[in-house]
Amino acid sequence: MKSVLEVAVGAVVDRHGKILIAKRPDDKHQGGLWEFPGGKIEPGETQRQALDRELHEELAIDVKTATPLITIHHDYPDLSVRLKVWRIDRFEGDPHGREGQAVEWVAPTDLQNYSFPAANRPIVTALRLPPFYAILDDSTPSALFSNLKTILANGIKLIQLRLKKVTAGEAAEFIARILPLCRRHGASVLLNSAVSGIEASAIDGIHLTGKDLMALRERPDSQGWLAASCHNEAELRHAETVGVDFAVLAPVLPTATHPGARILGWQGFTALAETANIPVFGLGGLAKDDLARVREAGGQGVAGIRAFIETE
Ligand SMILES: Nc1nc2c([nH]c(=O)n2[C@@H]2O[C@H](COP(=O)(O)OP(=O)(O)OP(=O)(O)O)[C@@H](O)[C@H]2O)c(=O)[nH]1
Ligand SMILES: [Mg+2]
Repeated sequence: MKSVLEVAVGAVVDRHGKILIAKRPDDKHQGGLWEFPGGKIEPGETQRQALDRELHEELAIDVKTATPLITIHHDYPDLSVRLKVWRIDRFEGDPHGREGQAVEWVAPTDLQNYSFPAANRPIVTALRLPPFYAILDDSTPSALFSNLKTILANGIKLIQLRLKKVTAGEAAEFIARILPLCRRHGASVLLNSAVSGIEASAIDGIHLTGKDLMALRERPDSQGWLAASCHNEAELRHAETVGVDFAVLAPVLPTATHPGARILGWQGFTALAETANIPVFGLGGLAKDDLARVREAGGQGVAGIRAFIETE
C-alpha cells in the first residue's frame, strides 16, 4: 500500500475573522501556491503537538485554542496526504513568515481568489461555512414565517427551505418575501431540490435530496452552494464525486419526525464524517449544544429542523 503523509494544518483566525495564508516556497511540493501553515507529523508526536510545533516554527505563535475543522485525504500523482486541519481562534504572538514566506490575512469569502493545492478546496469551503444549518420545514405552513424569524433571531446564517407541502406558487411568493430579510441578517438561503419552478438565481444554492443526488452525474453549472442529504457511505462518495460543496448526514440520533429510521449513532456518524472529504453537518436529534461533539467527530456543525426554532 502507498504510504500516506500525515500533516497537521492550522487555519489561524484573527479577531476580525480573517484567516492567515502563506505562500509555499517555489522549490517545495505544490510550490508557489498558497497554503494554510503546518507540516509533517514527526514520529512520536500527536497531531496536536505537531500543529503547535509547526505554527511555532513557521509563524512564531503559540496556539492556545485549536478546534478540529476537517480532515482531507488527497492523492497527488506523486504523493498521498492526510491533512488534519484545525481552526485556531486563540494564539499568542504576532504571526509572521518566520521562514521568509509571504503571508496574508484574508476574509473567508475572498479565499476563493487565491490558488491553493488541489487538496485545499474543501478546507476553503469549511472555512466559509457557518457552524449551524437550519432546515425550515413546511409541515405547518402557517408557522413558516414566524419560524424563519426565530431562526434568524437565533443568529443562524445558513438556511434550507424544505418546502414540500406548499404549491410552487406559494413557495415562490414566500421566497420573494423572505429573501431581503435573510440578506439583511447575512443569512444564505438554499432551496431543497424537491421544490421546482424557482429560478436558481433567486436563491443562494440548491440542497439535493438523497434521491436527486444519486441521479446527478455531474455538478450543474448554476452558481452558489450545492449541498446534499446523505445517509450512508455510498451517498457521501457520490456527493464528493459530483462536486457537492457540503453534505448533511442523518440521522445521528433518533428523532420524533423520523421514527423507525436507521440511526447512525455517534459511532456511525464519526466513521463516515472522518473519512468524508467534504464538510459534513450532523442532523437528527441534535441541539446547538452538540456542536463541540460534532466537531470532535469530524463534522462541520449541527443541522436541525427544530433545534433552531425553540426561542432561547
Ligand atoms: N502545510 C500545508 N501543507 C499542505 C497544504 N495543502 C497540501 O496539499 N499540503 C501538502 O502537505 C504536505 C506537507 O506539508 P509541508 O510541506 O508544509 O511540510 P513541512 O512544513 O513539514 O515541510 P518541510 O519540513 O519539508 O519544510 C506537502 O506535500 C503539501 O503539498 C496546506 O494547506 N498546508
Ligand atoms: Mg510546512
